[in-house]
Amino acid sequence: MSKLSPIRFIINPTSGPRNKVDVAARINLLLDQTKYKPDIVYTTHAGHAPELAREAAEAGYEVVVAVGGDGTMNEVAKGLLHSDTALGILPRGSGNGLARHLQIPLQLDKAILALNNGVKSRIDSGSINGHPFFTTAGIGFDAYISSVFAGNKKRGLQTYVELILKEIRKYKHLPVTVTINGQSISTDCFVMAFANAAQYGNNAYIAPLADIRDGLLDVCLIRQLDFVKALNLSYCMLAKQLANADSAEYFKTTNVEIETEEPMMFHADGEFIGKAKQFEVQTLPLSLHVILPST
Ligand SMILES: Nc1ncnc2c1ncn2[C@@H]1O[C@H](COP(=O)(O)OP(=O)(O)OP(=O)(O)O)[C@@H](O)[C@H]1O
Repeated sequence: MSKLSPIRFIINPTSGPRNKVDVAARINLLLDQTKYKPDIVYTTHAGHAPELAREAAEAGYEVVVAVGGDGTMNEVAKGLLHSDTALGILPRGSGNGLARHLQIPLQLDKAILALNNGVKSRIDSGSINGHPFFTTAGIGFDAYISSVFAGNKKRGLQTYVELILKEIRKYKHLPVTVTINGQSISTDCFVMAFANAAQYGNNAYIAPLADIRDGLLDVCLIRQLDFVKALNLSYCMLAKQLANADSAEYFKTTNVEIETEEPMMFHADGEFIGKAKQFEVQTLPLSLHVILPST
């Protein structure tokens, strides 16, 4: 008999749709247990998942599966960075940016079945002031929204869109100095997004050309925003198109340095981190193993 591969599922019990299904029961029913030996654990608090993931990587688990949204995926992946253990994803969030980019099924049963014939691959990650990210990080308005969203009891796409529409008129761009590809630019900054994956989640493409294995970050700089530009940007993000140069500028790079006069908010994978006046953003090529559905 061939040796079973140890696989750990880390479930964030606070994420996912309100009509809770018993995820552990679905895993026990659908996972190929002639291939995998599963172990299912639950987080008890924010910041618990990296510990559970690191512990599994150190114990030689083949795969650790994040069960939750992009916040949970970020925490699990953080614990697996630079190890040989691969990240699997059962998407249970409202945005699911990484799962969508990697074409992992969004439906729970299909995502579990996809693990059975999954193939191992590697992807890049990014880091913003030492905080790892796997989909996008950013400074400015997107980080501000992540901070407001974090304090909001209601989750989901509708709440997110309502928040953006409410806050967008109030938020003001700030002056920054950006060093990118050997060039220094002094500019206003409404949003500067650093994309490892192409989308924020919900198929909102902030960087349609981003390739998660090219060793590069796709940077999208939106200097200022008015009503017309906001319309153009929203359309382009949903249509997976680059916005016109008046609205946004795009760069591919390995690293970016930013200095600001006033502290600016920043996020990693949609999780608000804090404020800073200096930022160092870089890519870590092929630093994470992942399990992808076989095609
Ligand atoms: N047991 C727990 N109790 C409270 N918070 C937790 C727990 N486990 C994880 N978290 C935190 O929950 C946060 C949100 O998780 P996640 O993004 O996966 O779910 P979500 O908010 O439902 O999804 P989305 O962001 O797509 O709406 C993460 O920042 C994580 O640190």
